[in-house]
Amino acid sequence: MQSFGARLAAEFAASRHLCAGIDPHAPLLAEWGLDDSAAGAERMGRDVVAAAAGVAACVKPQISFYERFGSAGFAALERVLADARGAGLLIVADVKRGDIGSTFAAYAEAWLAPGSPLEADAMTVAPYMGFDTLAGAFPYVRSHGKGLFVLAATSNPEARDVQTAVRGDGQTLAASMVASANAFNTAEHPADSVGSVGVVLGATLTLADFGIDTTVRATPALPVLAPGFGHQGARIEDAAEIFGGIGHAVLANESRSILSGGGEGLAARVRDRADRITEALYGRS
Ligand SMILES: O=c1ccn([C@@H]2O[C@H](COP(=O)(O)O)[C@@H](O)[C@H]2O)c(=O)[nH]1
Repeated sequence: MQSFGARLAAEFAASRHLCAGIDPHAPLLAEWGLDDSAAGAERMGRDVVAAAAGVAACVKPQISFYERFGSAGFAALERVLADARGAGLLIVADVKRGDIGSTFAAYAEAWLAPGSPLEADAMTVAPYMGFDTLAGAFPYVRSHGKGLFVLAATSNPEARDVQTAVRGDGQTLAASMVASANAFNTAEHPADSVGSVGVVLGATLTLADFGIDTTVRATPALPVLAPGFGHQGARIEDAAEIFGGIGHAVLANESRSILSGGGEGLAARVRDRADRITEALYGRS
């Protein structure tokens, strides 16, 4: 069983760093001529998967947009996930789960257990009940090729107060999440590999303000899921400057900026963003 980090490394080796967001907002569904319903969200999700296959490293369904339709939304999402698996795309379920350890373990089972109806390759997790509450996901990471993206420095402005707060040991909360993810990867993976536990770092931020040193290249490499490009204002062309020495393991997410403009032209927009992130990180497309 390949680790999630090894599967990410294969995407990076193919110069694929785009994470295509699947966020069926009601106004976007209207723009696409789709109903604001589970069926509409399913259509949009499956179209994004088709456009991203072979072009993006992963897709990131934002679960809230399916959850709002209850059981019909989850059934629609299951079909989107099945398409993505069939297309060979990595799936990052953006669920931002966190709870006491025993409850979190059930979330991990829902999103990471092989054969689960909602099985993804990785999930976003909220560590602010304590990094160790995430331990229930580690068996899936160790033995089933799954990954985690831990919220460290998020792209939204409201998070700054919490995530820049300084702990007793002098680390910001954001930096401590980066350190914990690195510690897990160091213990589990060879130094020259890509880790399976990554972090979420917003592309909208000056990471130094959060106590995060982007000049230090972690070994194993630390995967970075980077939302904030496009609609939230960060420019994909600036990715190398924003992420510096950790840019080689960045997954650049764009959601609304790819989805805006209707279903026609979607494939061209996905290709354009994929080329632009490759150009930004490697100086070529
Ligand atoms: O810090 C974070 C963590 C997650 N997100 C999610 O990413 C997408 C961004 O959508 P855009 O339309 O490209 O702005 C969305 O699903 C967020 O929930 C984030 O923005 N910031």
